[in-house]
Amino acid sequence: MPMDSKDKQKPEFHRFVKSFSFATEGLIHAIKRERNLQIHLVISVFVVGLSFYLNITKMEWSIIIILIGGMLSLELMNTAMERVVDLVTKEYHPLAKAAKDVAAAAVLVFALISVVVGIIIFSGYITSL
Ligand SMILES: Nc1ncnc2c1ncn2[C@@H]1O[C@H](COP(=O)(O)OP(=O)(O)OP(=O)(O)O)[C@@H](O)[C@H]1O
Repeated sequence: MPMDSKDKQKPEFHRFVKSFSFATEGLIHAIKRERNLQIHLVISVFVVGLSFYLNITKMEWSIIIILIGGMLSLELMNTAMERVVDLVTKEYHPLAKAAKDVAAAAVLVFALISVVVGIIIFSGYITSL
């Protein structure tokens, strides 16, 4: 039976939906097991609530959303790095330590920058309350 253009697109779309569901599985796995990610999610909810309360501008919302998304994405990459290192070795290894510590440092750098930007955005609103 000849395939029309809709049929050809089907496997592509199926693969797209599947990869989306694998990504969702990864997200659920990390949220269930990673305490730091849970803490970041709670802080994110608080920041979004504060942003609504203070009625921040569209530009400020954009920055806050990029920071929250970046922070959560980095946490997920850090979790992935931890899993790969644990898969490679259960023994103490200086390279395993370096890999985990550098990944954690990436999260720390972004978290510190997010705090500084958060202070810049919110301090003006809070002092004028
Ligand atoms: N195989 C290893 N060899 C050497 N050092 C390791 C190894 N596994 C972990 N470490 C060290 O211990 C620290 C904590 O490791 P762990 O796997 O508990 O990660 P974590 O950052 O505590 O993760 P979580 O966010 O899940 O609590 C790492 O940052 C690293 O310095």
